[in-house]
Amino acid sequence: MEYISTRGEAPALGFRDALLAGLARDGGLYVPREWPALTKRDIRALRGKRYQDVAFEILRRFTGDEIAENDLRAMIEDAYATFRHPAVAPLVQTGPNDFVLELFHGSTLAFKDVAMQLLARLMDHVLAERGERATIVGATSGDTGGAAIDAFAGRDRTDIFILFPKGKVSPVQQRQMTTSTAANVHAVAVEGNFDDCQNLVKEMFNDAGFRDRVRLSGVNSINWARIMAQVVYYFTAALSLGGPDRKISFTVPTGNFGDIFAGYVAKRMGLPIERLVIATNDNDILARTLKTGRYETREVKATTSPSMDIQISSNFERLLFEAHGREASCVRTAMAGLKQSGAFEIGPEALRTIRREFRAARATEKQVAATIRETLAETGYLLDPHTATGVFVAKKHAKTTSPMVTLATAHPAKFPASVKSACGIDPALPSWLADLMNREERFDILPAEIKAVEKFIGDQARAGK
Ligand SMILES: Cc1ncc(COP(=O)(O)O)c(C=O)c1O
Ligand SMILES: N[C@@H](CCOP(=O)(O)O)C(=O)O
Repeated sequence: MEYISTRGEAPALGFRDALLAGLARDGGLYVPREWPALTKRDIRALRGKRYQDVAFEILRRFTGDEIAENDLRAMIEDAYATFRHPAVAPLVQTGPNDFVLELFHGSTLAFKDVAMQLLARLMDHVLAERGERATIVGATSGDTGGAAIDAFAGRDRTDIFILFPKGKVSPVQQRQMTTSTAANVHAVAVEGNFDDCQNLVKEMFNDAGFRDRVRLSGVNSINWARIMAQVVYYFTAALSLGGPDRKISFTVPTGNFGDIFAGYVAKRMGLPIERLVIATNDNDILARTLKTGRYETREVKATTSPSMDIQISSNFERLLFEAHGREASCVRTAMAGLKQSGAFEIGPEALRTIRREFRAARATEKQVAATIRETLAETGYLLDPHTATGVFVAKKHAKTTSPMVTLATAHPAKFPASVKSACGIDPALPSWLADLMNREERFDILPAEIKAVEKFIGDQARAGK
């Protein structure tokens, strides 16, 4: 399996190099040269299998012969042994045709654990094979950071630097990043918003000298391996509901577009999906883009679903590449427009393709709070604000005849203040995190300036020294 850049000007790489590269050298994102295909028969053969076994069958198609099958199996087993639910990603029915897919049973209570636990093991494996070290950088609006720190803490071959927007993540999210005692972990509060953090990460990747000096690698969903691991739960959810002999729809609380892009990949691989619905909070750039054909950034608003307070939705670039028939020059033009003026237009044909595959709608802050309250009253089920965004959009904007699965991307205990204000319940953290808020914090504060961030990382990274 070869991986190519969405901007068409970086060398194609094999799986291991794409994994360590993170972002392509031309600023693009890696995607497989072609989508692996599963027939309905192949998919039926996965029925009744454990999550780990389905994962192996899906992931081996992306890793090819670059990761030995026994090693891949062992890493999958080890990664998902960290989950607190035997099904890894259980489905819960909340209405006659409505389900939530609980993706928050990993150590940091967010869907990010699903991919991150595997990514850390894959990276360690490849680095050990090569006798190398890497410096991992990541930008977070709250959840990626905690999940990455948990997955990489104490790993000898990597130092990890997580940039989070100062004062703009929930107190639980912040503590999950700042209370690690591992020497290879560095949490950095950046004076800016998530988009500033993400831009800093991309700038570091685009600075070839710095990138090579510290052997930079990334754990955001710009890294293909993140997306690949997230494809698996679309298959397990569909299989539980009668797929592939019945179509299933999914609504996904969306920010950086990684999670829903994994659903698109599952569909390209042959999973019968009727509808993929993008749910946004007040930061509704994706809903506006699908409506108008113009991708136009605005000021980021702080919401009760802070992990989705995003304007520059990285993985939308992967979708643009697809919608333009994999014509990289169209992606380069759009991304140049985004850099220069914060906006770009999508041509009519590409827009038609995108609208054929996706629907999109927004939930306002009031609607999110009301959804938490009403879902609790009607079903006894407690939603976090991100999942509530999805549930609202699924109910109001996405009537389907197929079963509708909303991805439950975080546990309500990560956002206790917003949940309590919506419905009066103060959700408790699980036992392994019960003392989280009393643990000592350790983090640095930096301005959103590339020179300051590169110096901070360059001084402490062990790779390349
Ligand atoms: C809880 C939660 N829900 C939804 C999202 C949005 O996911 P994505 O960025 O893959 O679109 C995030 C952040 O990524 C998140 O942390
Ligand atoms: N919502 C994310 C933002 C980063 O997304 P990623 O999936 O690209 O890592 C977060 O919680 O950090």
